Amino acid sequence: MKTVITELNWAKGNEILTKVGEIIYDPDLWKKQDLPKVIQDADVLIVRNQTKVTRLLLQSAPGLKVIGRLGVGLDNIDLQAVKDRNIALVCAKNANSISVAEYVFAVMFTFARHPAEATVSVKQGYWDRKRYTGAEIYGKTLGLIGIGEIGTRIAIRANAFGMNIIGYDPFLPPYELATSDFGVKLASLEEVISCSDFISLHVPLNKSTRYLINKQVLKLAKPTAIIINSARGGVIDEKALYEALVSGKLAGAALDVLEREPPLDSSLLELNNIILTPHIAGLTEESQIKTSVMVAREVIKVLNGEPSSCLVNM
Ligand SMILES: NC(=O)c1ccc[n+]([C@@H]2O[C@H](COP(=O)([O-])OP(=O)(O)OC[C@H]3O[C@@H](n4cnc5c(N)ncnc54)[C@H](O)[C@@H]3O)[C@@H](O)[C@H]2O)c1
Ligand SMILES: O=C(O)CC[C@@H](O)C(=O)O
Repeated sequence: MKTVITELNWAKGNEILTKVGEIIYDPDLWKKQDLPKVIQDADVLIVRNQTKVTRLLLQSAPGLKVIGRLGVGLDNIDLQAVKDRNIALVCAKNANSISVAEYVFAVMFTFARHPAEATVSVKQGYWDRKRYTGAEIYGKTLGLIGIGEIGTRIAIRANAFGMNIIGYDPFLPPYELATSDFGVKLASLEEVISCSDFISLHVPLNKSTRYLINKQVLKLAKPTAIIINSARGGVIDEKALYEALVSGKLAGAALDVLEREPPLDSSLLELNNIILTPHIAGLTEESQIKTSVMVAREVIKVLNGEPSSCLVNM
């Protein structure tokens, strides 16, 4: 069995795969021209979010049986092409959800208390306690757009902080929510945007969510609201977001994901009321060990004809 891993992976997963066959591991392969050549005799292809798994790329791997996704977002994979070829697709369901949830709290607290900015001012010789008077997140309203694996984990933690939680997710199976179990009051997109102090996005990027947060939607937000996007860049219209942040229609934004990564010359880079991180919300040592082991084990299960709970239904 030959496995090709085209992006960064943690050693534990690679060790498991090495025991059952040959592995080619090159964290930069996703951007190399010889990618199609390297995968031509592969049985398994393991990717993260940078490898573009197109129909054309799949044509260069006629014997491909399984694709493993070291994460959960599938927007870099042509799902129809995978289905047409009858290739199995497994993802690391849940493995980074806690990390993303904790990232959301990290940025909420940063906006509420400004610890990094205050540190800079103390290092510069200031002791400006009045300027760094913060705000509590207790009693504030958190609006979740998408209440899946990540959204529910955020809700559980937000409850512990005494936040009010509202959420929009039109695709939840009715039995599942009981969102009251997680303290989430379901509402329309418009209600969630207009009532929230913090708005956090947790939807996949697809046709229904591209530019879900656009100029019209942003108009509804409180001028004091903070928007957090750790889902995918294309879910927010960045031009509309820039205008809202510059004109004071929105107080701030934290973006872990952008339409173009890295953003290079984006006007968002000029703003002070923004936190920008390089797609690291789900990237912790714990989540990545879990991810690499989960994908390796599940790929092997699929190859052995055993059932896998990480198989993507297509
Ligand atoms: N920044 C990171 O490091 C990072 C890490 C993990 C996941 N993600 C992104 O977060 C997304 C969500 O992850 P998850 O594990 O919670 O996925 P999930 O599938 O468990 O949950 C997604 C939820 O979004 C809902 N949804 C789908 N379309 C919607 C719409 N139009 N409006 C409102 N809700 C909608 C679904 O019903 C589902 O409940 C992933 O698809 C991925 O793109 C980013
Ligand atoms: O592939 C990555 O490293 C990012 C992971 C994250 O965006 C996901 O969709 O799980």
